[in-house]
Amino acid sequence: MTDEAPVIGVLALQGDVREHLTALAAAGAAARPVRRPEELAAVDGLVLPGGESTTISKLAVLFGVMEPLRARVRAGMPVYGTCAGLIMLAEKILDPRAGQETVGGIDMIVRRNAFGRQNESFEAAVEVKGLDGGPVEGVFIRAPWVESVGAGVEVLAEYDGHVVAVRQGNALATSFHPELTGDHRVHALFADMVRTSRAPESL
Ligand SMILES: NC(=O)CC[C@H](N)C(=O)O
Repeated sequence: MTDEAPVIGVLALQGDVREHLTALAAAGAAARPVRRPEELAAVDGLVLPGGESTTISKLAVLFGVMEPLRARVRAGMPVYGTCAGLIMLAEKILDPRAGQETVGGIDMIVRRNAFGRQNESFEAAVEVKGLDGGPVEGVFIRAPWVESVGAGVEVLAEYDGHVVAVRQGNALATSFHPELTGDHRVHALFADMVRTSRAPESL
């Protein structure tokens, strides 16, 4: 049944997991934390939260979910990364920490902590392509930006001349944190991506 709530996991190794679970539930998804490969296998889509991308990367390897996660993303599972999660979806990090790995999935190069010390945390109105109802309140916290994208990547938003939201196929990523604002439109967009990707099997 296509009207059943999509099951969307939040990678719960480190970061702002609870806020994403709340935002996903508000957007009509059945949301649950994911730490282990068995839990990953049971979801239709996954959010990679904000936090510290090096820590998330190391814990993902330790918990044995890094490889299964790469395999599912390659196979087309819808995935949405915010901030550190955006970094996790990059094919390449310009300034990785030692031992930092990514899942990949979006053909982009990202710069960590890109907005610099003077501007570590700030909020700005961001117009996101495909979202009705005006700009979102972009909350940026030691945020990365997207330095460059490959031909298959759609740029959904820019701030101050820098790319801060992208989509490639079933992978969506934002430098900012919609889960902290009470505006659930980006999570609703992602929930729709998950519903759409499930549809053929459930017809
Ligand atoms: N709010 C965030 O997720 C910050 C990301 C963090 N600066 C990193 O490099 O992982």
